[in-house]
Amino acid sequence: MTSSAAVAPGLVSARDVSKTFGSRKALNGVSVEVAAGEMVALIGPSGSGKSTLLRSITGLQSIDGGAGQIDVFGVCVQKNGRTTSATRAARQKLGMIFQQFNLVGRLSLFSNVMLGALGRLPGWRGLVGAWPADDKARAMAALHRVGVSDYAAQRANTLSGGQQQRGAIARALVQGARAILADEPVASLDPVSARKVMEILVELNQRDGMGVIVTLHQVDYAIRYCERVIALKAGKIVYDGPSTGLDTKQLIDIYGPEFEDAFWEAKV
Ligand SMILES: Nc1ncnc2c1ncn2[C@@H]1O[C@H](COP(=O)(O)OP(=O)(O)OP(=O)(O)O)[C@@H](O)[C@H]1O
Repeated sequence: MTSSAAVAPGLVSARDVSKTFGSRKALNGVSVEVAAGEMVALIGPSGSGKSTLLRSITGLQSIDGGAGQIDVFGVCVQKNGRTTSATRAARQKLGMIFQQFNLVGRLSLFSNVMLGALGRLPGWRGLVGAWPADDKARAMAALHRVGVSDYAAQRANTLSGGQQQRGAIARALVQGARAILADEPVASLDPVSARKVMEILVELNQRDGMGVIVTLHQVDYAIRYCERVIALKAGKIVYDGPSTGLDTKQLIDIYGPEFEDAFWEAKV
């Protein structure tokens, strides 16, 4: 008798994905598989296509027509150059974290985190702030989890960058995200706050099994916090493997002879 155990769908399955802006190919035939519980760093020089790949996975941006296809948790979200009817539902499972935090500045941190629940509530409840008690409890638990519950009542635009970014992660937790897609989440932070944010992402990955895909300018952070690294250069994948396998030759291939500029703290 043969075993036919079902294989759980991965976080992302992208096949032959291209994206052209005018005459520039931001992505050029990219294929990548990321398993549901993986933590992956996307690295590469400025303009190599990291954000474009992340935005394509979330369906915030359509890919070129042709053979390219992207599946998220086993559901097709991009095909024939268009997002699909399933894209919105798939996006609900993805918590997006951005360099500039994307909190509503005049709202409290708590209200910002509650916005993560909006997708699961009838519109009027969120609009009038009639949040169910268990959602409020989830929001406080999420803020506690990322270490900023003391600031729940404070307006977001009066918080430090690190506190805001932790709030953005809490919002993703309240949203019920199964994975986090973070686009340069530490680029605007000081090293202490940056390390804290990376440690939270690692913890969510290791303890909760959340998938994490994070674009990073800092190669040392990619190596320190992520087991797998995918490097893009001019819209193509030029490295996909263990972060420990990134040697000087590979780094020169990716970044050129000035590769040490891509280390933030110190070359490891
Ligand atoms: N909306 C857009 N319109 C035109 N060109 C774009 C657009 N978005 C991205 N590009 C171009 O696509 C290429 C890849 O950009 P992308 O932002 O994905 O790179 P990146 O690797 O994330 O860069 P960075 O590290 O500087 O953020 C760049 O040449 C960029 O100028």
